[in-house]
Amino acid sequence: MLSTWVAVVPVKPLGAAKTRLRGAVPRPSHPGLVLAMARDTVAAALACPAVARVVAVCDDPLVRAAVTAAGATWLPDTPAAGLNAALAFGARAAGGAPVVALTADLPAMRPADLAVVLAEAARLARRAFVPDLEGSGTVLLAAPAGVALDPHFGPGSAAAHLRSGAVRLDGDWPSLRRDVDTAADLDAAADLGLGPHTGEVLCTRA
Ligand SMILES: Nc1nc2c(ncn2[C@@H]2O[C@H](COP(=O)(O)OP(=O)(O)OP(=O)(O)O)[C@@H](O)[C@H]2O)c(=O)[nH]1
Ligand SMILES: C=C(OP(=O)(O)O)C(=O)O
Repeated sequence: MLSTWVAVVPVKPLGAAKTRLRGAVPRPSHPGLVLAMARDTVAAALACPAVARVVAVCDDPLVRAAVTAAGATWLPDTPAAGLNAALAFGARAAGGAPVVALTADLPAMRPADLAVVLAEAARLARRAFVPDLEGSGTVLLAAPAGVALDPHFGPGSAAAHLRSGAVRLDGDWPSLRRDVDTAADLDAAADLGLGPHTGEVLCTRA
């Protein structure tokens, strides 16, 4: 399999991220949990044979250091412009290579599931997205070489990506589709099998 995709992973500053998840682990560990999920997401993307490189779009120094140590690179966020601006910026920086955007809250993601999705997206040669397990959000948006990513993440993003002309990919990929917004999602991700960083943070849970 050719390693052609540039994975773009947006991460908010840790102190501001994943507000719906607060309390899932003892309070001082919340930023640690957000960072661990981002690290596991980045590591799984790096381990996918179809992914050439991973770029995090982030302003947090701890996130930048962690992704650099893992073998990824980072780009600065666009001040106050939000998630879609961050993704569009990261995608443009890929210089026309195929781009896959992944949210940074996929701590159960398996590289093999990502590889299957990217093979399908490459076969389609069109923008394509994978909804979260609930079906209303989006965990992955892919754009082939030379095609703008045109991200529409946010509430109701699955419908928005469909309206924008992207193909919906609805396969049986729970490890990829289990994004973690709430404590219940975290438990569900743990049942699927967490990456090592998130697993370690959960070990500290009372
Ligand atoms: N770089 C960057 N990443 C963002 C921004 N907003 C959200 N993200 C990231 O986008 C992904 C999906 O966002 P959400 O699941 O809504 O995460 P969130 O906003 O941290 O979570 P809540 O506070 O619970 O809404 C996560 O990886 C976030 O870190 C932003 O403005 N800039
Ligand atoms: C930003 C998104 O994530 P969530 O709905 O999980 O906040 C999205 O699904 O587009």
